[in-house]
Amino acid sequence: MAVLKLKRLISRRFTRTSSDIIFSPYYWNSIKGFSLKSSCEGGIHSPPPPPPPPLSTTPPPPAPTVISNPREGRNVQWVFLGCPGVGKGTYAARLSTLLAVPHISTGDLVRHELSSHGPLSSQLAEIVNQGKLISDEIIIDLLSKRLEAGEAKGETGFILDGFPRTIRQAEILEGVTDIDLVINLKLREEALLAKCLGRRICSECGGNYNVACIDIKGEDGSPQMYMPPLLPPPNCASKLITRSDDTEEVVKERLQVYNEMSRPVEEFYRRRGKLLEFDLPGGIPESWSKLLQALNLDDHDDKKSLAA
Ligand SMILES: Nc1ncnc2c1ncn2[C@@H]1O[C@H](COP(=O)(O)OP(=O)(O)O)[C@@H](O)[C@H]1O
Repeated sequence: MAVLKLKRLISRRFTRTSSDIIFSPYYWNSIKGFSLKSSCEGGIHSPPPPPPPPLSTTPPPPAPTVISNPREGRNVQWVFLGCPGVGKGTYAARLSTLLAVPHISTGDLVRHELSSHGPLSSQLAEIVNQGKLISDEIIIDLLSKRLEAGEAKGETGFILDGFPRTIRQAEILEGVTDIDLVINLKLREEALLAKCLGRRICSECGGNYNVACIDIKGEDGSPQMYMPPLLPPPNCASKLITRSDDTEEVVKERLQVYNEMSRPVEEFYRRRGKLLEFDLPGGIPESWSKLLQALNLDDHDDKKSLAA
């Protein structure tokens, strides 16, 4: 199956609803808990967090089987979860090259929309620069346009980074397509803020670098962690920019928003047996090879060409 159009697939879930209706204000307002009015006026999607799952004696589902080969005539459909600064973009980009599937980052889609100075730009800039989440409606609209464009080019499969970020987004995605695997990247909390503050992007090629040198001493049974800076090549060095939302205040807010809105998404996939937890052991060389092992990709033919 070709890469799925989110609009069309959403309509498949709600069989009697056409995609035009789905993207009409009436449809969105009819979804329980979703208010188009509040999401468009304030631009901030902030429904109350879902109640904690009931206590159960049922054992947790087994670790997911990693399907790294194309199936049903399509490529993999994977999702990356993880706090701001954990490295979702870095590892998703590497895996997308390795598996020849598009890396679709909703954060990049938002930043692209911002830089286009279109009608949504000023509203989005305000939300992003406060560290809040864009409304589900806007983010799904951006994502479905990206998937449609990809489908037109013959893309099959994807690695999603930054979506879903709320239970509602996860429910919609789950209802419209079968996600094979969700990789939950985890990093010690002390490192996350430093990694966001050290992040630099080449304004010309878009390359991601990091000037932070993270060296956390091992204590209380936790091992030492060393992550050297990821410095740019000489031709990018003079073109580095910092994301406007990578300030200390905004990163702290984003971490809080993650805990409130996105942490429940981990549980959503854990319960479905799709969540692969991966604790990053250190910098890219060490982490990349361990991640490939966890994904059963350590024998992949192209692995060597991506050696860190
Ligand atoms: N799925 C989403 N839902 C709502 N807002 C999103 C989503 N993806 C990205 N955004 C917006 O774009 C910003 C940047 O996203 P991203 O680059 O993924 O950041 P992070 O480094 O915090 O993971 C977010 O803080 C949020 O405002």
